[in-house]
Amino acid sequence: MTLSFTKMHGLGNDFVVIDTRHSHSVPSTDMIKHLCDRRLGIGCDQLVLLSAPTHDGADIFVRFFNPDGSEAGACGNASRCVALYLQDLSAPTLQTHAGLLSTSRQGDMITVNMGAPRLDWQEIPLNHACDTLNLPVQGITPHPAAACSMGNPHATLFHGTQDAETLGPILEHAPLFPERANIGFAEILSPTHMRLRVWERGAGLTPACGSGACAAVVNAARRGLTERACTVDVDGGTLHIDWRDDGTVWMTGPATRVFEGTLS
Ligand SMILES: N[C@@H](CCC[C@H](N)C(=O)O)C(=O)O
Repeated sequence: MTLSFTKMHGLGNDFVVIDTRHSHSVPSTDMIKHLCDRRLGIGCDQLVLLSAPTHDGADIFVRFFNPDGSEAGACGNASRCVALYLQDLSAPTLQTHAGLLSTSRQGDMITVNMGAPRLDWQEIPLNHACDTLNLPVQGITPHPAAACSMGNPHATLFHGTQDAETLGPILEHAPLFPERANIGFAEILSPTHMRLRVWERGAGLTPACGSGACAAVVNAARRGLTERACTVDVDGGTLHIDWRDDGTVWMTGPATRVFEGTLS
């Protein structure tokens, strides 16, 4: 079988995009893991599968896979890349497991409406009822985390970015998160500015996590630490997040096409 792919990135969070709309070759889970491998395959933080939409009003159906083969409901940086990939459409609507996402392009900057965050413990999900602004993770860290879902589960800690590599993998697998979770480590710089590193579920530390930035701003605003519109500096650059009064979260940042290839 041959597979054509496009390598893209959003602030260094990199993707192998495979468009199956005009082919019969859909990679299996083992193949996805292999393609994501940086030594044995192409290498990426997520593999993005495109297919024909099944929903009225959508231009494309997008699925996101982590290097461990698990599927994620949302991926902010990849959503911007897909909006860039569909270059013939100026404002494509993406069908994802997290819902329909509208997008728009201003030069090389792309805005995605990531939808409304889910704040109830069942929707994140957590494994028991608790205050999602003060999660019981004291056995792992003295600092309480806050959680929400952006279509995928996120928890954010607000005590600096230094523990991302050590606490991230432990919290990702904490029993509190039955579907595991992406773990954000934030430092609040001002009411409209934060620094963030994210340990991603199924991928580890990445240079940027778009849904993680959305979740961090939602969690920070709920805690009263920032305003609802906030600039987020990640290792790979800067994202602008706006949790609008209608409840939806809008993310703006760049997307880049790197190269195209064919695998046999
Ligand atoms: N890189 C992403 C998030 C990818 C999915 C995540 N690892 C998960 O399993 O939920 C982003 O930019 O949002």
